[in-house]
Amino acid sequence: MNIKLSTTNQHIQNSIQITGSKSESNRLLLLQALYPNISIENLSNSDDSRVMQQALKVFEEPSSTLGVGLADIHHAGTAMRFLTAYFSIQKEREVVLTGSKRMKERPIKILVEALRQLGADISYELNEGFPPLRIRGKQLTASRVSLSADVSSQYISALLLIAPKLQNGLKLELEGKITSVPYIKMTLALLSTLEIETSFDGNIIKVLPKETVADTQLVVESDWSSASYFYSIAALSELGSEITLSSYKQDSLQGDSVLAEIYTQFGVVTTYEGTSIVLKKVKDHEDTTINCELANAPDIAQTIAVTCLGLGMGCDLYGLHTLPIKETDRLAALQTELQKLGAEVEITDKSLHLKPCETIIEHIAIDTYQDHRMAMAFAPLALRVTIAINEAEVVSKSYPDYWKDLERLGVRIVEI
Ligand SMILES: O=C(O)C1=C[C@@H](OP(=O)(O)O)[C@@H](O)[C@H](O)C1
Ligand SMILES: C=C(OP(=O)(O)O)C(=O)O
Repeated sequence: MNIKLSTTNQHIQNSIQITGSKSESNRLLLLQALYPNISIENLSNSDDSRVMQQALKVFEEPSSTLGVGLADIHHAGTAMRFLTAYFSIQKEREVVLTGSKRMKERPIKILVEALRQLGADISYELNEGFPPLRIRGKQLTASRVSLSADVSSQYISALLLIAPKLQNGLKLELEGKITSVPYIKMTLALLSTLEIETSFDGNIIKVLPKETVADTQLVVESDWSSASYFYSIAALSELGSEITLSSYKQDSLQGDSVLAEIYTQFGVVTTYEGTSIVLKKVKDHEDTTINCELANAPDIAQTIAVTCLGLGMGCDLYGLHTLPIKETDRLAALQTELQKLGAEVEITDKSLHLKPCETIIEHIAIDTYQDHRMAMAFAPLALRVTIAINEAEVVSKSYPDYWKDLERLGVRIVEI
C-alpha cells in the first residue's frame, strides 16, 4: 500500500494513546514464559510482540508433536535474539528458529558463541553466523561468559533474561565499547522488579539464580520510540501546538525518553501530567545545526534527521554504528531518501551529516525498505510538503495504528 500525505493546518492539538513499549513487552513475555505467575498490562500491539507471543507457544502446536517446533519471528530482532537464549534452556525440546529474508542477514554469531560457551547446542541451518538456527534445548551448566558488546545489546539482554534460570546464575564479561546501554539497564531493571539480584560494574554483569518469583503484576510504559514521531510533528507544527501522549512516566526505563531533552533544541517542551506527557511547541529553534551522540538511542536517529530537514536545520549524528544491521541499512536508506527530497547528506559507517537545506522537494515518494522507522520518520514532513510513503503497512512492526493516529492529528492520508 502506497499512500500520499498532506496537511492544510499546521496547528496541532490532540491526544494519542500509544501502546506499551515493544522492548519492555518482549522482555516481559519471555520472563512470563519462565515465571508464569507474572501478569502484564498495556502490552505492545506490535507485530514484534505478536510474533514473540506466538513463538513462545510453538510447542503447543500440533506440528511440534513430530519433535521439532518451527518458530518464525519475521522481522523482530528482539524476538530472534531473546528466543535463541530461551529455546537453548528448554530441556528435551528442539526448535528451528527463523525469520524474514532480512532477519537471515542480521548477525547472531556473538550470541550463539556465548550460548555455546555456556553449553548450548545450536547449529546454523543455512549460513554460519546468521538465522535460521536449530536449537536443541538442554540444561546449561556453565555460568561465566565473555562476549563483544559493541555490535548489539540484544545479545546481552538475551543472556541476562535466561540468567536467573541457570543453576548458578550468570557472570558476563563485556568486551569492547558497550552499545545501546539503556537497553541492558532496562533488562536488569525488569529483573530487579522480580526481586532477582543483579549488578553491573564496569564491564561485568552478574545475575543470581532465582527459581520462582512472587505473583507480580506489571504495567508496561508506552513506547518512547513511537512517541518520537509526535515529537517530530510537534517540532514542525505552528507555535502553540500541543500533543498529549499517554501513558508515560518520568523515570522511564527506555533510553529513547532522552527525546524530551533533545527536542528542546527544536522548541518543543515536555511536561509530565499524571501518566501523560504534553509536547508543546513553544518557540522556534535557535541553532542552524545540531550535534547528537546516539549510541544509547539508535532508534531515534531517523526521526531526528528528518525533523532537522523539515526545519531547514543541519545535523551531525554520531554513534550510529549499529544502524547498518537493523531492519535495513538505515544509514544508506536515510541518505538516499533525504537526498531525494533535495538534502545534502554525507554518511560514514557510524555517523550522518546533513547540511541545512532551505527547500524540500514536493511530491517525492519515500521508499521504506521494509523498515517501519523509515515510514514513520518521514511522514511528519507532511506538515511541510505533500509526500508519499511506499509500502506504508511496514509500520505494523512496532506501531500498527500509526496512520490512524496521524489522521487524528489532522494529516490527510489517501491511498495511491
Ligand atoms: O533490546 C532492545 O529492545 C533493543 C535494542 C536496540 O538494539 P541494539 O542493541 O542492537 O542496538 C534497539 O535498536 C532495538 O530496537 C531494541
Ligand atoms: C531495531 C529495531 O528493532 P529490532 O532490532 O528488534 O528488530 C527497531 O525497532 O528499530
